[in-house]
Amino acid sequence: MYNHPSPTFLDRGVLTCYSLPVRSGTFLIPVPAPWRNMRSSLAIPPLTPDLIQVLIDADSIRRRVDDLARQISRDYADSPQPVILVGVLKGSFIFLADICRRLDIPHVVDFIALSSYGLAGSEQSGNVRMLMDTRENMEGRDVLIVEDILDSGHTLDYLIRNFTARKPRSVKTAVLLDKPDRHVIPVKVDYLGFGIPDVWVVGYGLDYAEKYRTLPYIAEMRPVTA
Ligand SMILES: O=P(O)(O)OC[C@H]1O[C@H](OP(=O)(O)OP(=O)(O)O)[C@H](O)[C@@H]1O
Ligand code: HPA
Repeated sequence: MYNHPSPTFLDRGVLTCYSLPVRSGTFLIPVPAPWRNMRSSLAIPPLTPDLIQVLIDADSIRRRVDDLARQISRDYADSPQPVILVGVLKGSFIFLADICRRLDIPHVVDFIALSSYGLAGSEQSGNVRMLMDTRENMEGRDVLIVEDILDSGHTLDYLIRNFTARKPRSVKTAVLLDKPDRHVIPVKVDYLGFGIPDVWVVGYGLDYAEKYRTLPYIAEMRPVTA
């Protein structure tokens, strides 16, 4: 079983420290000056006029990611080799980073980058093209695709077919958000965070024209008028 140490911030009056549990006790590591204002930089960014409402707050995301990590750890407990987690760039980078740090099974992290031809506004065309492939050899391995959102289904359908051809032991999917009203192709989701309505969402990795990816919550965007 993997036991990751969990450092926490301690405020010692004049000195802010990082507390790192170790076998023989606890290390206190002083935090350099620019990080002392950590608390204010962790403040929740306010909604901008582009954003209508927070759909899923940071705490609910954290709790759901905890649940999914527990489920995944249980299901892959007997995996003969470390599970390959494949993050689909760019949108999944925060979900992947959070979920992999909560797993207590051996795993490795890999990435793939795709693009879609003929993108018109927010519509996926179905012509998925690979921009950057994974590095791990998937033959005989358990592969878990980690995606931020399932919309039309074209991306996951492409990935499942592409990875299955590499003769893995298994291919499964972990998806943070699903928009069931938008499906064009049926895709099996093995681990789902939240179902959401057909609205454009941003935050926690998801963007609109590269904006808002690093918001700690999922927010609904105001529809963009031309
Ligand atoms: O189910 P689908 O209709 O295929 O849509 C889902 C995909 O679309 C988004 O990626 P996008 O192409 O916007 O790239 P990004 O992750 O870099 O933002 C999202 O991150 C999924 O990968
Ligand atoms: N937000 C960001 N990226 C997306 C979405 C969304 O609502 N749907 C498909 N890709």
